[in-house]
Amino acid sequence: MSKPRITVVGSFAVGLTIRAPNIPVFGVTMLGSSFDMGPGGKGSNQAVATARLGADSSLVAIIGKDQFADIGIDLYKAEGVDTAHVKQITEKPTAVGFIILNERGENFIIMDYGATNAMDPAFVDRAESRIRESDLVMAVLEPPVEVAMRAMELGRKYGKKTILNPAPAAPLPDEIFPLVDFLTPNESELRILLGLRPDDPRPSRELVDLLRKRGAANVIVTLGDRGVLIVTDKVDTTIPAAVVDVVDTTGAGDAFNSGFAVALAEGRDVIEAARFGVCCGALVCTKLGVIPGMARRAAADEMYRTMRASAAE
Ligand SMILES: Nc1ncnc2c1ncn2[C@@H]1O[C@H](COP(=O)(O)OP(=O)(O)OP(=O)(O)O)[C@@H](O)[C@H]1O
Repeated sequence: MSKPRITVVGSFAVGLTIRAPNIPVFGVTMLGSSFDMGPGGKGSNQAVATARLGADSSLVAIIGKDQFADIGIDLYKAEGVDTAHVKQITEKPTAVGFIILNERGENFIIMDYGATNAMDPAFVDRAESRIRESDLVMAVLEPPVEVAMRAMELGRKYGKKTILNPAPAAPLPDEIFPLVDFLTPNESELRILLGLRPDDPRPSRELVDLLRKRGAANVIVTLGDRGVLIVTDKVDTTIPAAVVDVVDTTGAGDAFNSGFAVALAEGRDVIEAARFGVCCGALVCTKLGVIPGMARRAAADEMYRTMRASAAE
């Protein structure tokens, strides 16, 4: 089988993480430990993860021309991600996230999207020929919403499969929904998309109906360690999460979306594609860090075979 071609319209950011006994208060200098710096950004994570799963994967993003940008470029070279549509600009810095983790594992994050904010629909248009040659287009909401909108429009124009991972959640214009084959929020993103509080107590299944009334045809809600909820005209089901020894759940959403996208681009149906995504979501939880945890194809295939066999019993 030839490699599925996937185009991810998203972002790259460097995460700067430091552990501290507490979240600092104004005016106090605190001693931290275990400083760590590494590549992130949802679009970037998904481009790497889909490439690792065997896709011909291309990232559409804008980064700075600085040392942080080099971290991304080196990563794409090592992982075989196509960078023909990764543009470097000098006017804005590469996106960064400052993350403070306290002893309870709670975090405090400040992001500067930097060069990612320079993305606009015209920039996505420059990737039109790549989208025309792709099997599937996936977008996230770190770049401005109009960017995701154009990615979905171009995907639709050429009859490609389209996935919108609405993360981080932002208000969406209703016109985007008919362009999206699969909308893949997590539970809090689902609520924010509906203008609700992230902790609204209503069951997610009930809220999916509200989103579908707004025009979202096929919705897959990731439910953390409870798996995924799939609602389409023909399917209304939950696939349980795979049981693994969890080390770090960061990046589970990116891993799920990547596995789902690759399987869908290969022609699997929504349930089997989601099952493959669930395996990738579980595998990333077994390692510390997002990029180190993104599954290789053989490991994802092995877990998928086991899950499929037990689902058939
Ligand atoms: N503890 C876990 N054990 C097994 N699988 C998990 C676990 N947490 C997440 N997953 C898998 O990964 C998928 C995505 O996870 P989740 O719903 O937490 O996404 P998310 O909130 O977007 O994650 P993040 O923001 O950390 O990337 C889930 O649907 C599930 O299949």
